[in-house]
Amino acid sequence: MNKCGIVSRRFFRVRSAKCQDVITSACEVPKNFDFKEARPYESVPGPKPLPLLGNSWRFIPIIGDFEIEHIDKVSERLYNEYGKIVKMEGLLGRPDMLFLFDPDDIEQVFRQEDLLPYRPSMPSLNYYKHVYRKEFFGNHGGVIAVHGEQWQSFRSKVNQIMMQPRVAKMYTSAIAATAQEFIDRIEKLKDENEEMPDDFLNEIHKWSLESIAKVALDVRLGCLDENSNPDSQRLIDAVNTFFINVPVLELKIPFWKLYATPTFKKYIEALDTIRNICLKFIYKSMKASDDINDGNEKSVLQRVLKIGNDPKIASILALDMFLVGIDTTSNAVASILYQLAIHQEKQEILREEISRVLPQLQTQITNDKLEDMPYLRSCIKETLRMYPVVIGNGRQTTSDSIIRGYHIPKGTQVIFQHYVISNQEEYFPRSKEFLPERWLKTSSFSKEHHSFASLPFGFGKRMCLGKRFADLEIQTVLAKIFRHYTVEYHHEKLDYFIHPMYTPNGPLKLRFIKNDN
Ligand code: HEM
Repeated sequence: MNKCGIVSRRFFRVRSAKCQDVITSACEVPKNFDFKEARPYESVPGPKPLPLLGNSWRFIPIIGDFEIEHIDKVSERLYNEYGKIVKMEGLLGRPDMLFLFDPDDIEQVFRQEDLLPYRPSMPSLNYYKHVYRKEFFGNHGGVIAVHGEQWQSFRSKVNQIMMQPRVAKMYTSAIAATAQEFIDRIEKLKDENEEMPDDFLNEIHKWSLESIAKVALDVRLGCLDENSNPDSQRLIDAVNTFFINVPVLELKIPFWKLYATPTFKKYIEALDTIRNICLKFIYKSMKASDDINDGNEKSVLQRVLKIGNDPKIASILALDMFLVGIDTTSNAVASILYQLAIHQEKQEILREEISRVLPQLQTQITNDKLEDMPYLRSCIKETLRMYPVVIGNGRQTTSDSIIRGYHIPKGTQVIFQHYVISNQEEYFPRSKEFLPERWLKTSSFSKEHHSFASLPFGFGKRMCLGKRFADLEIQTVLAKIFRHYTVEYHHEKLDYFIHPMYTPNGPLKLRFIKNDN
């Protein structure tokens, strides 16, 4: 058996008897596989486009019945109507999308990935980096909305720094200090019923921004203080403006490609502000770190600044971290808090674990202590299985391939339907139940899962660059919260929606009741 395992072999066995005879490697389309044998791309099932309006009309309110905020439901419908491979063509201003609903097929696409995987994402950001502010970014586009050799050159420079567990572990006490500030903030936010205000998610965003700023810029922004400094407030506002406008540009008909719409102007202004403030903070940090002793462990920023002695690289990495490292983490925390609030019996098990590892309220959180909290990690995994904050990921194929017996041409946008897959009985028995135990090696519920059936952080060379920091931030803040509080929810059940992360839809009026000790 080669390193790819047997799942891809199964792919070829089930799809084609002809294939079965010619397997050379589970990772590749067999060399002598005849593309002529494959069914044509045009015959992939999917909703039929109308002349002129294509399939875009389906997203038009009143006449269409596909809602952008409910792509989760749209995806389930497509799967139920057409099966495990679905083509969505005729989307005005956008290429076709090929939806995959089988983890074997997703594994095959990932295993076939070449050195320069291409993730189709954010055309508006691509435009900002490669056209609008080309003179600033030059050859250093960062990693978000950047592809090919430019992506590889940047990722290879920062990969070691960001992905080494040792580097992330250096931040545990700083991240724990920010989590403690968040606890103090929760105390201030409580109303007479000990409930959070309607915009509690916004407060979680502030915690997330504060945490990631420490990693990206070596600063404390003071987002959780009443009086943060003016640059911090401008950065917070710009990040908010970016998040409000990005779904309009990315998910609705892209008029911004024809002219600078008001949304587009606000979006550009926000990106410019984030970029400029990052540079300003970085120059400040450079001055401050002049006297840093070489024997000390260097921070992420200090390590990045050593690359080509170019502060621009650090500011571009910081920009990317702010663009994808805030909403993801904060919505994940919101969703986990909500799930544990509506599953009190699981929260009780978690609290017991945390209280055992952190016997006093003020016991310091260390890496060893986090290691000793497997149920906490299982609660996180289970929430991200049922409600992955990024409901689908994707790749643009870089060569012709055969998927489920269809000839898929090079350049096709393949979208992995993680949300639909990870909520199926076939891959996760009792899939509709919130069962963190399924992830515990020691539990009787525990079972081997298909490794491509739940992939909240992606896979391969382009997998999430901030995973180590996301894990650290989320585990630390949850450990603090459940050590201090029992979290309850006493309102109407919340549905989930895409905004643009997959998150509970409605005021997160959680009640935080102090634990006894
Ligand atoms: C719960 C939190 C998070 C989730 C669920 C998440 C999920 C993801 C996913 C699914 C991808 C695409 C991976 C692929 O294409 O295979 C991704 C990429 C990325 N993430 Fe995260 N992420 C999270 C937090 C963060 C944080 C905190 C940071 C920054 C510190 C970050 C930085 C990035 C970057 C820079 C990429 C692009 C990597 C590349 O294209 O080379 N993420 N993330």
